[in-house]
Amino acid sequence: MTLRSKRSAVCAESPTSSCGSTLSLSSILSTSPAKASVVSASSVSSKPIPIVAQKKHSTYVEKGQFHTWIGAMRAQSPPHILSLHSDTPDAFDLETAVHKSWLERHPSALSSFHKVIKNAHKKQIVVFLDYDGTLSPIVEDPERAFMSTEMRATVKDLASCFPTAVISGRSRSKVFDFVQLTELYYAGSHGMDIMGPAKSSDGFRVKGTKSRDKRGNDVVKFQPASEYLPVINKVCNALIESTKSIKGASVEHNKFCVTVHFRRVNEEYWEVLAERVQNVLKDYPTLTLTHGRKVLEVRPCISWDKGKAVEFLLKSLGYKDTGDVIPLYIGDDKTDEDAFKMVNRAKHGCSILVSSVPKPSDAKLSLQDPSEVMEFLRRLVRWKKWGLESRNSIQMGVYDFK
Ligand SMILES: O=P(O)(O)OC[C@H]1O[C@H](O[C@H]2O[C@H](CO)[C@@H](O)[C@H](O)[C@H]2O)[C@H](O)[C@@H](O)[C@@H]1O
Repeated sequence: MTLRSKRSAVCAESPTSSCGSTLSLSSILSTSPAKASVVSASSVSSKPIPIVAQKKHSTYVEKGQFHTWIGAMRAQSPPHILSLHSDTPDAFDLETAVHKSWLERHPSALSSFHKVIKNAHKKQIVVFLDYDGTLSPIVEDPERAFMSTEMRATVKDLASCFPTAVISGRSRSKVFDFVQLTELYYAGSHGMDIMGPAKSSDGFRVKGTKSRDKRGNDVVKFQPASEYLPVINKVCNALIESTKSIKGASVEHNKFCVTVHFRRVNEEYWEVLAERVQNVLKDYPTLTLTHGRKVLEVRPCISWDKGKAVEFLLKSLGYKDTGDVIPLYIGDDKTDEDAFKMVNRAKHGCSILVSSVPKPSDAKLSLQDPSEVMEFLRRLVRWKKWGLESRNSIQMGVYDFK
C-alpha cells in the first residue's frame, strides 16, 4: 500500500464567522439589479434582534497574505474531486484516508437520515437552503447557475410539507428569478434582505415593513443594511472600473453586497485582481471584505449574517422556542457557517454541509453535491407524506429508500 500525497484537496480555512471579519490573515487562513447585475470585466430567544454597526476596520492586507488567500481559494473548489463511494481498492492514498476521517466527523445526511428525523414527528421541521452549490451546481458563469427542473419540483414538494426558505448571497430578486417558487421565503444579500412571514409569536415584534406577497399572505420585508445602499452602489461602480481590464473578472451587484468573481480569471492574475479590490476598499471604511468560492465579497460592517437571518425567519414564523422546532440548514459555502452555528445551538437543529472534499466546517452532517441534496429533500418529503407507521419503519432502518 502506498501513501501518495496528491495536491491536497483539504481546504485550509476554518469555519469562523464570515460577517464583519476583514480579510485578515486569520480570516484568510480560516479560510433590483436582477438580470443585469453581473458586469463583465444563540438559541432562538424572544428578545428583539440587535443590529449593531461594527467598528470600522482597516481592510488593508499585506501583499504576502494574498498568496495564502489564493491558496485557500484554490483548495475550496479543487478540480480533482474524489468520490468516496466508488470502490477503488488500489487507489487508497492519503487523500482517501483524510476524506474518510472527515466523513466520520461529518457523516452523510443520507446514511444518517434516521437520525435527522428521529425527533421530528412531534416537532416542526423548518428548512433553510442556500442556493449556489446547494440547489444549483457551481458553474463558470454566475448568470447561468440554473437549478434543474427536478430540483425545482423537489423544492416545491418540500415547501408543501415544511416552511422552506432560501438564503443566498445573491440579491433576493436574482435568487427568486432562479428559483421561481412563490411558496418559499427568501433572504438575499447573505441574509440582509429578508422577505418572510409576518406571523409574529408572543414576545417577538416582527421588524420591517409589512406587506402582502403574490399569494395574498402577510409578509414582512426586513433590510438591516438599507442605509448602505448608496455606498454599495458606489463601491460596485468603483470595482467595475478598477477590474475591467482583467480578462474574465466580473462584478456582481447583489443589492446589499457586491461579489467580485475570480473563476474565469487566469490564476496568474488572481493576485492582481485581489490587490485591485483591496485598493478600492481602502476608501470605504464602513465596508468589509470576505471570501467565498472563487469570489471576494464586499459587504457592510454590520453584525448580520445568514445565521441571524435564520433566527429572524424562525421567530417571524412563530417559533420562539427551539424545543418545538427542528431548523435544518443546508449550504456549501463559508457564509453558511454562521447559519450552521445558529442551528447547532437549537436543541434539535440539523446542519448539513454540501462538499465533495473535506473542509473544516461546523456542520454536523454532509452531502456531496446538489444531486445528493435533492435525494435528501425527496426523502424528507416522502417521510412527511407517509403515515407514522412508515415513519417508524424508516427510523428502525427497515425501509429501503431507494
Ligand atoms: O449564498 P449562495 O447562494 O451560495 O451565493 C454565494 C455566491 O454564489 C454565486 O457564486 C458562486 O456560484 C457561481 C455560479 O455557480 C460561481 O461561478 C462562483 O464562482 C461561486 O462563488 C454568486 O454568483 C455570488 O453572487 C454569491 O455571493
